[in-house]
Amino acid sequence: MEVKENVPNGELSTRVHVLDGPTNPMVTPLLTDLYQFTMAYAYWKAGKHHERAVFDLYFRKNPFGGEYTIFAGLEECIRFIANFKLTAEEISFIRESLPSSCEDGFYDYLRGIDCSDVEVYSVSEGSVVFPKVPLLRIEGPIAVVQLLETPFVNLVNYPSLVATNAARHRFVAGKSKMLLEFGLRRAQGPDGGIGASKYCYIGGFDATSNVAAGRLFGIPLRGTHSHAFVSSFMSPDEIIDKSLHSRDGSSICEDFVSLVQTWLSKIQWSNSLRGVFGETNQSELAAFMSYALAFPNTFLALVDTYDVIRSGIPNFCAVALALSDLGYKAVGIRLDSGDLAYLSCEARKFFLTIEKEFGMSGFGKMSITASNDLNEETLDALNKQGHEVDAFGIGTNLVTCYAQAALGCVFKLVEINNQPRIKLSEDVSKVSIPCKKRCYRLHGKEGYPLVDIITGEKEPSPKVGERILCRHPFNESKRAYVVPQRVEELLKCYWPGNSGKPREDLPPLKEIRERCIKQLEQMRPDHMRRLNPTPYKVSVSGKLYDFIHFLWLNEAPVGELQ
Ligand SMILES: Nc1ncnc2c1ncn2[C@@H]1O[C@H](COP(=O)(O)OP(=O)(O)OP(=O)(O)O)[C@@H](O)[C@H]1O
Ligand SMILES: O=P(O)(O)OC[C@H]1O[C@H](OP(=O)(O)OP(=O)(O)O)[C@H](O)[C@@H]1O
Ligand SMILES: O=C(O)c1cccnc1
Ligand SMILES: [Mg+2]
Repeated sequence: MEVKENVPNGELSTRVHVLDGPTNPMVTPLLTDLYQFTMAYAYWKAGKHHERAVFDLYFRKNPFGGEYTIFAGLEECIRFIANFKLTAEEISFIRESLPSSCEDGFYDYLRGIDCSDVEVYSVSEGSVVFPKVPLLRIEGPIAVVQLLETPFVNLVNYPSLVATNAARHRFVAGKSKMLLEFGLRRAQGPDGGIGASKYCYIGGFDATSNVAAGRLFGIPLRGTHSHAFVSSFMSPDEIIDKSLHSRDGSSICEDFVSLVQTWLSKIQWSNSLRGVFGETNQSELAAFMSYALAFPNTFLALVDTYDVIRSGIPNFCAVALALSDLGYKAVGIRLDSGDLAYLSCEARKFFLTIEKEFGMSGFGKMSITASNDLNEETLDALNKQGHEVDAFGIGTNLVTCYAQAALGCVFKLVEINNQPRIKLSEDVSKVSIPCKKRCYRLHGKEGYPLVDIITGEKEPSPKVGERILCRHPFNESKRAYVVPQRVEELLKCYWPGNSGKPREDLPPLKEIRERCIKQLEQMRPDHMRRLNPTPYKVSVSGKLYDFIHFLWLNEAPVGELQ
């Protein structure tokens, strides 16, 4: 790829810029299944290895019982092929792993291969996508493209699954809530953790607790503190340096601990809160005071270590009010157990009472974060019950994709040497759509996407205002005419190889996330609902329909009845 960049003397220079390799250094040409190398050898032995092949990468069913999927993982695929080259050590290992009868010429061939003769067309990362529509179309010498099958499927599968999971959590939580990804400790290993943070951000999360992901991808970092911090304190006597400067630096409070204690008794004996709580836990109070002394500008306390209503919330409020005396604004609390709907409502009431009782304008709006085994269902239940949570911290269920373990992407040969190929199956949903194809999204009058249509590569593209027949690929009776108001070509050239075609830029993560959020907003609501969503239509042109069925009949042997 060529990029212009500013050089120190102010002139523009052009230099060849090499795309960085995959984020995970384990992603090498050996990160594939053995059978890709055995097939590559057999292609080579048959003298077929240079034959030009076209493969489609797609999935057959949307995950999580939904009717949409978010496509993610493209950038890593492109970085992988941009740097695809087998080292001498890797080739020696393949030689050791294949039978000794394999001829030396094959290893000479492997030494020379890269992806300069491969072309990759892809849907843009962060797009809303549907079953059967190719997400990527990969064309090149068959032996090389065959080697890409496993890594490409691997690089797309989990990212798309977890981005979809994140988008679904966002859908239930609503636009206005802050969503924090807290899954690193429970993710499937380091790559699962890093991937989850990146792709949950694409799917609509706001921030992650994963520091490495923050550094690698510039994702906003957020966090609170754990129960360990609270239980590590025994009493306020442990606090040695009790002084705190006021926010504007104009004064100093020499004994912040006493200031907090004074506020605690004011709350306890106030008209509206008298009798609501007695003695609060003093070790918890010590922890909160210490945290506030360390972070006076961003004080947030985990309030459920001992008792949320009788200890955590009053203790938090006393510290927040003392901070307020010094010009600081506390951020809020986190709840990590119990009935999150009930406790959040009780906390809100408490904050509003403080606001009223002490004339503390804005105190009622204190932020409430909730965590603890959250998932789509619990978010939905909280919504139905009514809650006062502003931010959700979600880990295990989100990043492990507990509700569905894999997306099930496949990589199928659709053409070789300009000859269309088909994979038949007893199960119609598993029959592949042959030919090198183009894909379009047709938008209707109301602006919603209506249908995706797949056509042969050489067919004229659908035109705005022109009626086009859209057919179900396998079901003869399902067809519809569409007059598109907007036609969007889905597969774009992200890796032209040496074809000389222009190449789409790989956008920054934030742009991918914005695309995802925008596309989700544009979907017709009935495709998005959680219960019995309407399937989005995926179709083929009349010409492609006829061809699929011609090839099907041609390739399927006629049975004999005995
Ligand atoms: N109001 C609510 N409606 C539905 N589910 C809720 C509600 N509040 C919390 N939950 C969920 O109920 C489950 C409570 O789990 P569990 O009983 O194991 O935790 P806990 O006892 O509250 O806390 P912990 O054991 O972590 O100290 C969690 O999955 C949580 O997300
Ligand atoms: O529940 P998740 O959705 O995975 O979110 C992350 C969890 O990780 C943290 O504690 P951890 O679970 O390690 O300890 P805990 O079970 O005592 O809360 C945090 O307090 C959350 O509970
Ligand atoms: O910052 C937090 O509150 C956090 C981070 C990771 C896991 N649980 C909580
Ligand atoms: Mg937990």
